[in-house]
Amino acid sequence: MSQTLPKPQTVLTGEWALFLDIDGTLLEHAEHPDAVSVSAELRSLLQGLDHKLSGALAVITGRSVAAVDQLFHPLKLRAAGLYGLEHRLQPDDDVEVAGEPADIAALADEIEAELGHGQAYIERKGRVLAIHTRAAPHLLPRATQLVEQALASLPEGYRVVAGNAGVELLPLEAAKGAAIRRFMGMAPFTGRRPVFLGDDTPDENGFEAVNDAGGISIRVKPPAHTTARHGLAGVAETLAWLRGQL
Ligand SMILES: O=P(O)(O)OC[C@H]1O[C@H](O[C@H]2O[C@H](CO)[C@@H](O)[C@H](O)[C@H]2O)[C@H](O)[C@@H](O)[C@@H]1O
Ligand SMILES: [Mg+2]
Repeated sequence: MSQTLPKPQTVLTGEWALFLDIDGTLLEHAEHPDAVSVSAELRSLLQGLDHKLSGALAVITGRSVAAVDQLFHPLKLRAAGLYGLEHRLQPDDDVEVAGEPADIAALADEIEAELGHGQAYIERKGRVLAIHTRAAPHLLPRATQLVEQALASLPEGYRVVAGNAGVELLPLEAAKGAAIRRFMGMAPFTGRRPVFLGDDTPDENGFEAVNDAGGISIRVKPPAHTTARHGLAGVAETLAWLRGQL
């Protein structure tokens, strides 16, 4: 069930820092993670906002930074990927990329063998594993059960999070709130107030961080329960709001 939260009225000036989720916020969901694309208009909108905010703009996403770069090419954004496990604090920085741990690889193979033929898509992101069931919603309960059961045999320090039409297994330290706090400790973000737009369960942790910092939390398509204090109806309204900030 969705709810109506007030639309954000703030005009983003130089005292603000802008943090953006990607899927479901800037891009409408598609059947498969690789089926989304970024328009030239969206690229130029983000470039314009980045310029207006003197670089205090970052994407905070469950995708890897490499996947972000592929999507937004040739634009290189400041980014936290894999829910903050990866980060690029300055556009030209290198990103440290972790490989897939052996136990996660074994689990991914096992899930692939059971669900991969039934149209679930297993997205292997190194230390994060996502099982997408958008094309086969009946597989979601089994996918969730498999990753939850795996928690018992994995080393401590993993958790299971509901994805959008899927489920993800991720290390405990992967959290959007921590990623936002890391950016806020660095130029050009320091001293500003954060605004975060997101659409999903893993974004709630980011909303909490932003609320604590006296910022503005905005959930796209807000459900009945959210810690976000503002809402936007969908991707189209989000893009219109962002365009209005230029
Ligand atoms: O934090 P986000 O930027 O919102 O990324 C969350 C996940 O997004 C992608 O999956 C979701 O979008 C796909 C494309 O619309 C869709 O097919 C899938 O069902 C959604 O769950 C991405 O593939 C994941 O890696 C991100 O974690
Ligand atoms: Mg999202």
